[in-house]
Amino acid sequence: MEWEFNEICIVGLGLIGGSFALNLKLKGFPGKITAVDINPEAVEKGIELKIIDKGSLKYSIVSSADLVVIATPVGVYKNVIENLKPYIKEGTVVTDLGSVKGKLVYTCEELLKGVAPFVGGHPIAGTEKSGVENAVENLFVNAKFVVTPTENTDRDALEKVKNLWRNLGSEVIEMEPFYHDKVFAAVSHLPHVVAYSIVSAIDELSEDLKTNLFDYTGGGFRDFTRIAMSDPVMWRDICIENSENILRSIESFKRAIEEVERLIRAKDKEKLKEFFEKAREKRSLVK
Ligand SMILES: NC(=O)c1ccc[n+]([C@@H]2O[C@H](COP(=O)([O-])OP(=O)(O)OC[C@H]3O[C@@H](n4cnc5c(N)ncnc54)[C@H](O)[C@@H]3O)[C@@H](O)[C@H]2O)c1
Ligand SMILES: O=C(O)C(=O)C[C@]1(C(=O)O)C=C[C@@H](O)C=C1
Repeated sequence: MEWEFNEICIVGLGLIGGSFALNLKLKGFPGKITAVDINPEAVEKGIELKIIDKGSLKYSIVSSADLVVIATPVGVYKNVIENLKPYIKEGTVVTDLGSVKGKLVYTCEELLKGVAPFVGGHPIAGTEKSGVENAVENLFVNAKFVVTPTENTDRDALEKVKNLWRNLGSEVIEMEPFYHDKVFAAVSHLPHVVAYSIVSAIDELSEDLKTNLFDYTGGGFRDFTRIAMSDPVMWRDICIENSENILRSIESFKRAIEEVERLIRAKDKEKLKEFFEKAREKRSLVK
């Protein structure tokens, strides 16, 4: 296994940044792992859990890194890059782990122009938890890692980032940044918005019935809404950054639920069964 970086600095040591650091160590990354976070507890925990070698509340810690990995919520990227920029040394590659790419990738490239090459990245793995204390061993093994190169991307930097993720056991795939946002608005962002909305609807129904309906939930509710426990700041930022695609996905979801509504109202047994059969078949094909 070849490691092309000597010191990796993670900006935002939460669940994903922490899991990235933890799994670098598990895979035998021989270099140094550092982190910067605005939350002192994240830095302290990272050191205590031996997930990072050194941490700081100051962005100047990136000055000795040859790979900088942004793992904050996507809404603070611009601010983060402005803060990091004065400390990035020549030859350093900057990448990220955020759930939205599209325009954000071009913004990062622009902000880092003449300073460092930027490679957009997105691990398709996570949990509903937050914070470095919830970092997960082997989280990225056999998971997809999407890189989103543009016409400006430095090919050498891209290959190094791809190789790093292969070392973590991920299946690396390339996607155009705007296409990425359409895809994940459908398969990731829509399910989260719907899960939060289901909980909200049951809460409203609880008030109507003057009963805490959540006392009666079973496996169906739990399976469907685990992701409604995800971090609200992360999901607010994703919804704002990828709003157009998410709104398009919501429109499609509304058409589907209106169809079910229409079939139930019409007591159309045959069509209702067909609707469920078609969805069941699609879902059962997902590995
Ligand atoms: N949670 C998932 O399942 C998942 C999966 C793939 C990608 N992502 C992406 O990874 C990123 C991080 O998500 P997470 O789940 O690890 O969130 P998290 O809340 O666990 O961690 C985010 C960390 O960033 C820190 N932070 C916030 N603003 C900062 C700033 N200005 N400077 C430095 N640190 C700052 C926070 O203090 C926190 O420690 C997000 O962009 C998210 O979209 C998340
Ligand atoms: O398993 C979960 O809890 C997740 O939500 C992970 C998940 C997803 O599959 O939607 C969430 C956001 C990411 O950008 C990538 C992965």
